[in-house]
This record gives sequence, C-alpha cells and structure tokens, in this order.
Amino acid sequence: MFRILVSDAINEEGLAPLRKSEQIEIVQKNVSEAENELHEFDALLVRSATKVTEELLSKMPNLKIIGRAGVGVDNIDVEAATKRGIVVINAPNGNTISAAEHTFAMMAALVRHIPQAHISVKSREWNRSAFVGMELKGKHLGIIGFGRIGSEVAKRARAFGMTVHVYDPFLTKERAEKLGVSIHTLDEVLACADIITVHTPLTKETKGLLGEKNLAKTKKGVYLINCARGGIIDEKALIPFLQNGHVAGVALDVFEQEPPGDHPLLSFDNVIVTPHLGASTVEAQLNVATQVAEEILQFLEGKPVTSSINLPALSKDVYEKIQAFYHLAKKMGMIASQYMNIPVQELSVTYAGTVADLETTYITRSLLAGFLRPRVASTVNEVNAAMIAKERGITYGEKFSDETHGYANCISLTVHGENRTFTIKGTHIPNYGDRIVHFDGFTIDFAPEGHLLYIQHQDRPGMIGKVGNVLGEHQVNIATMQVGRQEAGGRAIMLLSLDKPIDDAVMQKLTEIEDIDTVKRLEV
Ligand SMILES: NC(=O)C1=CN([C@@H]2O[C@H](COP(=O)(O)OP(=O)(O)OC[C@H]3O[C@@H](n4cnc5c(N)ncnc54)[C@H](O)[C@@H]3O)[C@@H](O)[C@H]2O)C=CC1
Ligand SMILES: O=C(O)C(=O)COP(=O)(O)O
Repeated sequence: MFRILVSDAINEEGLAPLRKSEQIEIVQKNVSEAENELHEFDALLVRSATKVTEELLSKMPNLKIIGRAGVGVDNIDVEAATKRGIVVINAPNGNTISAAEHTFAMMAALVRHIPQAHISVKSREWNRSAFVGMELKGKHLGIIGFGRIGSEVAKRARAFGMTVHVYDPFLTKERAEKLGVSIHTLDEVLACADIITVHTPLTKETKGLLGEKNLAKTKKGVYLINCARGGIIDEKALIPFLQNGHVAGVALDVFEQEPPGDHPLLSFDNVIVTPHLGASTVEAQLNVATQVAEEILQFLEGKPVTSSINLPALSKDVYEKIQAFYHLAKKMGMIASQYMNIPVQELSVTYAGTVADLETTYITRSLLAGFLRPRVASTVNEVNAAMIAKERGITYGEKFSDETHGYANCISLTVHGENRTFTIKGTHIPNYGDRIVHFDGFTIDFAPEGHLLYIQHQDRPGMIGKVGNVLGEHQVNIATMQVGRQEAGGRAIMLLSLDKPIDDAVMQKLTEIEDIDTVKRLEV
C-alpha cells in the first residue's frame, strides 16, 4: 500500500488515475495538518503553495517521489530531494496555453486600463477621458525567455499585429526561425520594446534580471508584465521607475513573496495584479493534475517517468528496450562493488552490440547505483547515484565498442581501485536471462542472482568436493556451480549460487581449505 499526500488544491478529476488503484491511499491535507503522519508518505503531490524544503524532506523518510502539478519547481528544494534519491516530476506543458492567455489578458488590461476603469464604473463614476489606452497593433513586444509560454505569447502577439523581439540565450537560430522570430541581445530588447513580458524560470541568472540597471535601459513609457515568477522583475527597483513615470504600467501575476501582503507596489494605480492565476483554468488544472497523477502511478508501479526534473528523460518505448540491461547493469555494479571491497576511483563502462544503440545514460546510472548500494548507508538509486559518486570522488565514464565476445550484446565494467583493477562482463539473452560471461580475467557463465559465493583456488583435483563437504556439513544447499580456470593446474575460480546466505563461521571453514586463496560472499 502506498500513501500519497496531496498538500495543495489539485483538480479532483485529475486524481482519478490514482483513486482507481487499490494499492494507493490519498490523503488531502496541508503539511501542518499532516505533521504527525509525514513519515508515512511515499509520494507528495503539490502546486506552488507547499514549500518542499530540506526540513520537510527530513520529516518524510519514506518519500520516493514529489509530483508538481505545474511547471515551476522553485518551491521544491530539488537538490535536497536528489540527495535523498527522491524523484521530482512536473507537468511541463499542461498549463502553457492558460499562462500564455493570462499574459495576454494582462497585456490588454494593462494598456486599456481595464481594472482601473472597472473599479471606477463600479464606484458609480463615468470618466471616459481618464482611461484612454494604447493599441497593441504596431507595437514592439519584448519577450524575455522564449520557451513554451513565451513562444505561445509570440503567436498571439503576431495575430494582434505586434512586432516580436526575443531574448533567450538558450534559443537556437533554427528554432527561432521556425517560430518566425529574430533573436536579440537583452539590451536590444530593452531599448526597443513598448511592452516587455518575462517568461523565464527563476534562477540565479534571472533573479532581478529587470533590476535598476536594466530598467534604466528601457524606453520611457514602457509597460512590463510578469506572469512567470516573482523576483524576475525586481519589485523594489521598480518603485522609483513608477514614481517618475518612466514605467507606464506593470502587470503582475506573481510576487517575490506570495501572498504579497501590504506591498508598496499595490498602492500604484498603474500596477495591476492577479493572485498567481496564470495556470488557474479548469483546463490547465485538469491537464496538470492528470499528467502528474499518471506519472506517479507509473512510478509506484515500478515503471519509468517521463517528466522528471532529476532523472534523464525516458519514454515508455525506450524503457521497454533498456529494461533488461538496466537490471543487468545494476547487478554487475553490485557484484563489482562487493568483490572490489576497497576504495575505488573510477568505473569505466563499455557497451557493445545491440545495447550500444540504446539510451545508455540510464543504464550507466543504474550500474552506478548498484555499485554504490553496498557502500552507502543511505538510499541510493538512479536519482542520486551521480551526486553520491561525485561526493565520494568516484568518476565514471561510458565507452562503446564492437567487441561482443560472440554475444548479441555485452556490457563490460572495469573498476579501478588502489593498485588493483577488476573487470566483469555480462550479457542479456532474451528468454534466458542475464549471464556473467567474464569475471576478473576468467571466462565463465553464471546467473547474477541471489546468494553467490566466489572462491579462488589452485586448480587441483578434489577442490569441488572439499567445498561441497563444508557447505553440506552446514546445511547449505548449492543451487548452481560454475568453474573457470586460466590453465590446467593454475589459478581457478568457482562461482556458486546458494539457497541461503552463509555466516562467518562457514566462511572461515572454507578459507581454511588448503589451496583456497580467496572466498567472498556476493549478494545480488
Ligand atoms: N503564473 C503562472 O501561474 C505560471 C507561471 N509559469 C512560469 O512561467 C515560466 C515559463 O514557463 P515555460 O515557458 O513553461 O518554461 P520553459 O522552460 O518552456 O521556458 C523558459 C525559457 O526561459 C529561457 N531562459 C532561461 N534562462 C534565461 C535567461 N537567463 N534569460 C533569458 N531566457 C532564459 C529558457 O531558455 C527557456 O526557453 C516559468 O517560470 C514557470 O514557472 C508557468 C505556468 C503558470
Ligand atoms: O506551473 C507553474 O509554474 C505555476 O506557476 C502555476 O502555479 P500553481 O500551480 O497555480 O500554484
């Protein structure tokens, strides 16, 4: 049974996929109401109101996934979630149209003074000359941030006969051409625009992007719109520009602090505001809730998610193709980590054959997670494996090769430790399973499953019997056994799979057998 905490207002119909599952219980409470049961939740579903801080995460040790029914994840400490191995997903395009339409509604309201005129008429006034506006046709619109919403705003602006000027440092020429806009520098946009609208995420670079310095570069009489994130336009810096009339009007849907309380900007007649309504339409809320609910369900059923903020993107089709290798790689990582139980500096993974054509990033992350799992006390999975490896000074890299050793596919892992290197190779055979085909210099063939026992010994007659006797005396049943040697009478290995794990006493007995050099338990 999985428990999901829904801590913000999420569209009820959108939750239907989760409600259908008998394995899921949904609790709709805000975080403080759920204070005493926070440790029980497997998933958390939020919009922008819940602040998912490190402190909150520390109270939710069972949490595996955070779903954001919307775009912006600035209310979530993604780094802290990643460290804990918690997947963070969002619904990137469910509210695009609503946010673009709201931006346009704000633009029209701003230049035609609709909110002010509305208040005036409601106050029983009829003052037509006080609300003379400006046409949008023929005006220059500056769009800062040309992603999903910015580009939808541009389409609508063109329909209104506006000229669009875009600033987005990550926008390629090809995409700009395809969308029929020209790319400008920020200074060019600031200098030419009659109206500027921002559509970036809130990042270190965009915080205060329209601050004192850049506001001074805008045209006198400019209108500004922020339907993206509070703080992209610096609220404090804006005040003198409104006071001296340089900025003709501002439309804000978002604020540095939400709600903004008694903010000085609210006392300006030419500042029009909405309470973060960009995504608040029936359609957008149904879209984002459904998208996130479906993704959470997939995740809890052990399937891949497609809109993760902290995992490589993976479609269902791709997941189906890589699934087998993903599991094989994890097992290879676990075996290598236990076998090389010394500090290691580097993992090098080589993909050959059919696996080399797949999305190997994900497979490598799985291998890395498998490798770190026996070494790390905290949860380690594909989400935080790269971060934990970095913290521990372990580098890793991928290579591709044609050498499949006769198999259709082959994954090879070489672990570089202090004064020692270890290589393991594995293959996945459809309808047969995973096989380890090379182990530390030996050609071998065993299934990487369950309680494995590795023994390295001198190739002498009777060795198998001696090992069998010790295990038999201790009631340990051998399920399978594979042997390999480099040359007759030389170094040889046995890999046994046992029905139960063996304890230290049995290990000791095995080590005491003459001609046995090494005995290791490998749990997969
Ligand atoms: N008011 C509301 O209710 C809503 C607000 N939003 C917010 O709108 C914003 C845009 O959302 P989307 O278009 O979906 O995101 P997006 O990721 O599709 O687009 C963001 C764009 O900003 C650009 N960008 C990043 N850093 C930049 C920089 N330093 N300078 C200029 N451009 C930069 C990126 O290259 C990208 O093209 C986000 O902040 C999102 O949280 C989204 C939905 C509803
Ligand atoms: O999706 C976004 O980024 C939004 O800002 C929408 O926020 P909300 O879900 O309406 O609190």
